[in-house]
Amino acid sequence: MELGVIGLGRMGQIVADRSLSAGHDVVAFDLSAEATATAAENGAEPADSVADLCDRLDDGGGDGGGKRIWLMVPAGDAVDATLADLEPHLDGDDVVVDGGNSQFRESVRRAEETDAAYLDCGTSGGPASAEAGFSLMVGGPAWAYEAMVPVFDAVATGPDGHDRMGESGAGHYVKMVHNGVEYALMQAYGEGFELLTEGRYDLDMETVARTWNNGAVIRSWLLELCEEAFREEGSDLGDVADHVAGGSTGTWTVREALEQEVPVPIIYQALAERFDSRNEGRFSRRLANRLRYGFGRHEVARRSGEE
Ligand SMILES: NC(=O)C1=CN([C@@H]2O[C@H](COP(=O)(O)OP(=O)(O)OC[C@H]3O[C@@H](n4cnc5c(N)ncnc54)[C@H](O)[C@@H]3O)[C@@H](O)[C@H]2O)C=CC1
Ligand SMILES: O=C(CO)[C@H](O)[C@H](O)COP(=O)(O)O
Repeated sequence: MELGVIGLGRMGQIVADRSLSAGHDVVAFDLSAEATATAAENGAEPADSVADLCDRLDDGGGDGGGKRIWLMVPAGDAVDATLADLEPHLDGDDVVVDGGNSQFRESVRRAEETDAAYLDCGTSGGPASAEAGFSLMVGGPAWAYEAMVPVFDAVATGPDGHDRMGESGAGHYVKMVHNGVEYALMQAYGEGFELLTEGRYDLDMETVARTWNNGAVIRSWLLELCEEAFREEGSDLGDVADHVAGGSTGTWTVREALEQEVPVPIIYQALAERFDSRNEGRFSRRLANRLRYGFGRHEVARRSGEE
């Protein structure tokens, strides 16, 4: 098949590389000329604009259908900007895959607005899965999913690494919830290792993680990444800061849970902890400190220099 890949950052380069390795032809474009050049070095045909990419793509997609295009740009405005550039070149037998972390409602809107068949594709595995392949959760028209199966086979771990979740939006919906689960698991491992670190035995965290990863009920890829982190940073995580960035996909998950009236306290708590990691001197804690004086005349701890 011939595939256009737009967005060649950490994830898009892997989409291009794995497609090339499976014998597909790739036409590649990124706003960054350097990223496009890297894809070209790896065997893709470089394009210098979205229009140029469409001109270079075989209209038959190599499978007798229309163009086949994979977007791997940052979620949000970049997706809309790319679609606006693509729109004059698209018609009903073309397929556009959005493999980024787009909000599922945005994907439903885009699917309605574009002339092409639009597949929202949640992608899990991250750059660390370049060699093994990704897990792909796809939403959108069944015929478009079927048309893309050869590329999904290549980009995913294999035929079992992708499936059609349902209608438009379902792919990004499943990926959103996946990320909520990811937050909760990260939090659970974090709390367990914190207790072990602060607790009563002098333990080596890499040893604990490695032992757990070999046969324990809680073994997992995230736990293997914990083991790797302790190996590379040290048992006390060295100078790694207690600041966790990101948060958009977890926020969407919690909002959706509220709308559906489904309790997700653990996912919410993990999200809240992430927000909390960015706050120094939380106001609520300062007020609680002062209120204990108010009702109990307990001593007020003061910030240094503000006695
Ligand atoms: N990094 C990760 O672990 C994962 C990322 N994702 C999602 O995949 C998408 C891409 O992520 P990354 O590759 O990590 O981001 P990245 O920042 O490494 O790469 C994005 C690329 O898109 C290019 N770009 C931006 N706007 C563009 C436009 N209008 N036209 C053409 N190229 C444009 C940038 O120049 C950059 O090379 C995001 O939606 C992200 O949330 C999904 C799963 C895992
Ligand atoms: O999707 C992912 C992993 O599955 C990406 O790593 C994503 O960037 C994480 O987003 P955030 O932590 O900001 O919600």
